[in-house]
Amino acid sequence: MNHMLSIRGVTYAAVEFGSGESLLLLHGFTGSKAVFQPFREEWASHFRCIVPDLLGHGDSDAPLSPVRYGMAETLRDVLAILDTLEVKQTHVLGYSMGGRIALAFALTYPERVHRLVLEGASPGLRTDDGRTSRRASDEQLAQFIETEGVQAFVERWESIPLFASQRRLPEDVFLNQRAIRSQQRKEGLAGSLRGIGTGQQPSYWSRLHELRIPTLLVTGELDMKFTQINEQMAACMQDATHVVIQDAGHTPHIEKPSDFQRIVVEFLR
Ligand SMILES: C=C(O[C@H]1C=C[C@H](C(=O)CCC(=O)O)[C@@H](C(=O)O)[C@@H]1O)C(=O)O
Repeated sequence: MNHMLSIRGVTYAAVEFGSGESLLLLHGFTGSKAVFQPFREEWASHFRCIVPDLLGHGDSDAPLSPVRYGMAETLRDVLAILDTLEVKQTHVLGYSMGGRIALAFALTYPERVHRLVLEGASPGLRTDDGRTSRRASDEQLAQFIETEGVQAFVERWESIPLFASQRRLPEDVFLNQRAIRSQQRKEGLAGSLRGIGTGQQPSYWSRLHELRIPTLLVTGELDMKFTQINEQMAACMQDATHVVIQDAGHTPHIEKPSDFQRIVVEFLR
């Protein structure tokens, strides 16, 4: 079922499929609801999946004001999406930026989250200096997107070291991800970076100990940066299991989809 949801003055596109316990799926920066399409058949047999396009992505609105993309606004939007679809409590799976949002949502509305899966996520940056520096680099990237366009950005984005392992992907998988990224709007990507980029969101490091929700942290063995971050996260959390998927980089759901799918279903079932 496809939805166009009027949420707090903006429109979110979402797809809903399957039956069972609810599972909210949150894509990453440059993604869309399409990134979870390969798992649809398997997950539909276990869960009622709800997959929104986050603001600035896919078929959802791309507000002019970066503030509207902010973490506080996005968390209220996610809550309103669940209320609109009459979901009282849900599993939440977030990838990368979607994982940052998923973690913040679980900390803000813990009563609404049953289990949490974070893939390649973080609680934000620990220091003001780190956030200031990241906001500056994200602003430069946003300006690059606005002046050079989405295709030039996608070529640049694909080439960052974090995604080096994706060069080994089967061509159809690599080209599908490229297509999803290439379909984004420059104003949406720029607004998302400025509004909810890693440097813009608050740090949740000091609150990780509060979380009592069973949490699965998933990172790829070749993604040393986020594997180290998630090791540190697990050490702060009361009920977190960190699984490192071998021979995968930042995006295990496309690099090792069978391993990823098995680990997620085993954790949520
Ligand atoms: C490059 C860094 O951070 C970015 C990496 C991943 C996040 C993401 O959502 C990318 C998804 C994708 O393209 O597959 C993104 C985010 O959390 O917004 C980060 O900006 C880095 O070195 O930290």
